[in-house]
Amino acid sequence: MSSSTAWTAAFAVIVITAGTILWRYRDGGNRLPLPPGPTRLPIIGNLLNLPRKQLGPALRDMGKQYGDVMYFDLFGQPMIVLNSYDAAVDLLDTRSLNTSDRPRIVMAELCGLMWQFGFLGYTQKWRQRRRVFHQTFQPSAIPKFRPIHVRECHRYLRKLLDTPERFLTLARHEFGATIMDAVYGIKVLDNDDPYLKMAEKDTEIFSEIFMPGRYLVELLPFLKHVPAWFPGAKFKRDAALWEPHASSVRHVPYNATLEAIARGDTCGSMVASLVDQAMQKEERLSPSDDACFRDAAGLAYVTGADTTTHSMQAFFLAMVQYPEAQKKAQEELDAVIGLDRLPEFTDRDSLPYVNAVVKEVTRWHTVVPLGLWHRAVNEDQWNGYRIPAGSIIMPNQWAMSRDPKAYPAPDRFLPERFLEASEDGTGTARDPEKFQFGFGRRHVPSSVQCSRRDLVTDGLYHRICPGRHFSNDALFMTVASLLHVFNIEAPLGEDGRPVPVAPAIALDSFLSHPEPFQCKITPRSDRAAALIRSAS
Ligand code: HEM
Repeated sequence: MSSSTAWTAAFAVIVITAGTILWRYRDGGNRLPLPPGPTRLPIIGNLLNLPRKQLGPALRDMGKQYGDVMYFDLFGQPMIVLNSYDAAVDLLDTRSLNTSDRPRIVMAELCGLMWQFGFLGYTQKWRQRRRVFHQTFQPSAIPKFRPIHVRECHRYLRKLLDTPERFLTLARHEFGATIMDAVYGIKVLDNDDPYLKMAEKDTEIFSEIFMPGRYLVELLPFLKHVPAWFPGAKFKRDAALWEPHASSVRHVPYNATLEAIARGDTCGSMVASLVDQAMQKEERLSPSDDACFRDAAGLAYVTGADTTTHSMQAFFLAMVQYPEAQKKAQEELDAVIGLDRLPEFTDRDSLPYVNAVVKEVTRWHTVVPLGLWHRAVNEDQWNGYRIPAGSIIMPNQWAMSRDPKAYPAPDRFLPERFLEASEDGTGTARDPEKFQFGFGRRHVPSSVQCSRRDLVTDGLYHRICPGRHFSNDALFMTVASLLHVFNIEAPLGEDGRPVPVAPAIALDSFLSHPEPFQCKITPRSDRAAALIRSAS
């Protein structure tokens, strides 16, 4: 490249940047005020005000000055941060028809990941995929996957007996194996499974490109056209590296399932059921159905395996740090289930404390601290403030989990908060499912006649995580089974005394998790060990 070409390219970038910003500032108008936020600088707006580290806590702290709904301007791109549950419900649930769009993720386009419907805007294409996904993972459909949860959980217990130090890797394998079987009917290998390896790579890419503030190209999308050699264009080189991996998880397991179906080997998986329904209806699998099924199935591992694993990692940490909660759960399990068998899904209603442990894990550790961002399609108003069309809306789910009014002593792990009446006498604490799985439930005004079928199947459940019931089943079965047969304790130091375990919590990535830590996992008794070995 000659230096004159580089200068011409640099000049073009500057001119287009200025043009983009001026265009975004057009029509600033004389309307309602914007929500409070830090003072904006010319051109870059609040770019320098946006915290770089520990985003959830830092944005919560800024909210003490500016309020629950804060406005930022990033090169003219409006961004609204929601620090409170009530504001998030108002803007993302009640008005979900307007706010269930997604901001454009340029890196997803560059990496060839736009087949993943989590990135798609509020479009017909998204609706079709969401409906198919919802059909498989809605509450009435997921009991059919319970035998898979139980089998993989028992496999996990057996492996833990032999290699307890691998508790996290094995948990990830358990959830990956469960998803692969439920979605494709594929039984993965214990080690080095090619399907899991492929899916893990895709998950890694998903998390990298969703890292808040990582890529300038998200704020200035025209930069996607600069050549890879251009100074600062590392994003192009990253995208080129990731692109070859982006679609294998969409095609390889799906094609394997089609081949299994052709051999007459059907198994009730998500893909087998969808293909079967399509064949019954139209006697063939149309190209549009085929594409839709590939997309919906391909996203399950990417969105479901690491999220659930991070919750489990938090569970292990909580058990080490709060042995009294572990003891209470074990007493309940002993009384309800006894020592001759492992927990089953039918025990769930008789295990209120274990259920409260699962809820508290979900609250205590926020897996997706800043949610998956939404976008307002049209201009709206909120409490006398203007929400500009096109605003990115970021729910600070971490801040909601630490709201001391909803959760007194929020940093403590206290399952009791879901069993006892709250201080204001309004019942137990707020169910963390209401925010930790995102937003986008539709609140239908009572004047609108709408059947339950419309609500549930017609894509009207907007963006909220459609895998939450499945994940809940996985967590319940694993938590109940682990506590029934194992003790989870702090590791012992050389002096034979327990070593305090207090890992940092990674909060600067799209998915949050405790940094790696060790714990001592031992069977509660010889009888418990025998029970694990005998589990089929
Ligand atoms: C602890 C476990 C999990 C957590 C904390 C979690 C959290 C979330 C969050 C916060 C969102 C964004 C919702 C929004 O836009 O506001 C989301 C979306 C999504 N989740 Fe989950 N999730 C979990 C498990 C799962 C599982 C097991 C699956 C699949 C079986 C799944 C599938 C999805 C999909 C497909 C989306 C995208 C929905 C869309 O854009 O329409 N998730 N999840």
